Amino acid sequence: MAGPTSTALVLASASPRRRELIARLGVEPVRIDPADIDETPHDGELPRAYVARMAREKAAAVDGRGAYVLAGDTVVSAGRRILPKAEDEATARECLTLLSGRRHRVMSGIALAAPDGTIREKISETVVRFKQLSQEEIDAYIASSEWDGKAGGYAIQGHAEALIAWIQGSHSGVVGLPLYETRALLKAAGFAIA
Ligand SMILES: Cc1cn([C@H]2C[C@H](O)[C@@H](COP(=O)(O)OP(=O)(O)OP(=O)(O)O)O2)c(=O)[nH]c1=O
Repeated sequence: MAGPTSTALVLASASPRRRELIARLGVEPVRIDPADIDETPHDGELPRAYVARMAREKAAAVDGRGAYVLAGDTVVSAGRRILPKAEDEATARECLTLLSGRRHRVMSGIALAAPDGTIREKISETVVRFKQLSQEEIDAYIASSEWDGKAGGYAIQGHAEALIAWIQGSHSGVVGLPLYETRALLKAAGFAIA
């Protein structure tokens, strides 16, 4: 799709990580316009379906005014359970205790609304395993505050990576915007990108 709007992108996200990651694709959003939507999971909704729906709803909620709109959503899941976004110490501690020594999944949904209103989406899935965490390690991580506002109570882009024994999938997807999938989505939708 050619035209004057084909390189203009609105980032529908309040996340500074998503802004940094999109910059690595050489894309500078014309506007940052976080979507304000209800993020409550439906009864029995599985993590994959949930992140796809969240990304789609965020992209649809923002008026691109002729530009593309990109949105994302990241969840950490253990089994069928979606872990909360840690907003306090007790929640972060519960998440780390649950994640200690076992594999979990991080799913990042991304959705792109084209200027014609068409919405495309992709999901990135990464498996992560923390080492068995001692009480001292959990205490030290809690003291760092790096868990604040993060899905599943940790941020791989900080000290937590030193506690992660193994990862399979997309590092940028865990941080919040899977670069491989994002580039592919932009290209498929006709956005001018290298
Ligand atoms: C697991 C993990 C999550 N996170 C972050 C990414 C997301 O910002 C956050 C998950 O919350 P999201 O709801 O995906 O995003 P957000 O509320 O921060 O921003 P917006 O909805 O406006 O786009 O957790 C990390 O930064 N590092 C990690 O390792």
